Amino acid sequence: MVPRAILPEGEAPIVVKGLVNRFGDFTVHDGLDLTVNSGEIIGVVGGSGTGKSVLMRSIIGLQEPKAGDVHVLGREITGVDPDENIGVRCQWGVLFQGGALFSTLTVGENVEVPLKQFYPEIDPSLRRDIARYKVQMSGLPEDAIAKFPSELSGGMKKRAGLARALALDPKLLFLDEPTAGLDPIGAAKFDRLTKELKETLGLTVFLITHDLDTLYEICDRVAVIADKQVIAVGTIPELLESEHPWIHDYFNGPRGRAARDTHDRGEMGFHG
Ligand SMILES: Nc1ncnc2c1ncn2[C@@H]1O[C@H](COP(=O)(O)OP(=O)(O)OP(=O)(O)O)[C@@H](O)[C@H]1O
Repeated sequence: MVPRAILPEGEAPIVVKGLVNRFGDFTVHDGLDLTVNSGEIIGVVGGSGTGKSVLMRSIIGLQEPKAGDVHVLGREITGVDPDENIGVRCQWGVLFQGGALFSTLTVGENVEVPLKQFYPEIDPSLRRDIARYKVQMSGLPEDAIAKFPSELSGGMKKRAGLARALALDPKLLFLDEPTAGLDPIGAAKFDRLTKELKETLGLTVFLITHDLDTLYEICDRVAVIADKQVIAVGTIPELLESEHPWIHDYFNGPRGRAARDTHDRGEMGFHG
């Protein structure tokens, strides 16, 4: 059995300090700091190519930064062999852009992959039961478990990816643009599911998004990446006070205003 890392009392579950990421001559992050608090949904926004996905990859150990420290659940991630961090890695679930499902496996088999990887001792029939439960939790119909990714709609693929991300009962959930490509009703339902899961499972959620409705509806705080750093972190009312041009234009442009109006009128699909 994998010994699961336990967050030391009073520590934040994700702490990034002085992060530097560079590809050739191109610097993506230059001294980026970010602290994610327990039990919050933090929305991560920024223009295209500002390094949101690279930040997520650095936090989950898929990108080795040039400098800086990343601590997850109190454990150092940067420069540490992934095998040594197995007790942390089994505590996060990741929904990559597009779902990243294995195309030759059914939905159920996809969900079983992390269970097999981290808990090979689990009995196959129990593993199948756990996978079925996670598929249900993700709001997929029961028959989806036997389907291949090619047989699923875009929204169903995201839910299947979410089911796999939840397979190990994680404390942390990473979502990379979960509502991209979904119609507005599907996106609102996915947002509601994310919020419900956060509340019922006590998750901390790191959510990369371009979707202003998502920010307004479910994010406790928003971190803004620009100029190779996190230039601001706060609630939306706090960010609305910002004079930084990108933040100002983002929240006060036509889409930002539309999302705010919709939120103020309580019109998003949070009613069933
Ligand atoms: N493995 C890599 N090799 C070279 N360049 C990379 C690599 N990964 C990312 N980059 C570059 O780093 C920059 C940041 O990429 P990233 O995917 O993090 O952006 P993003 O903010 O998530 O963008 P988007 O909102 O468009 O998804 C981009 O210019 C990208 O081309």
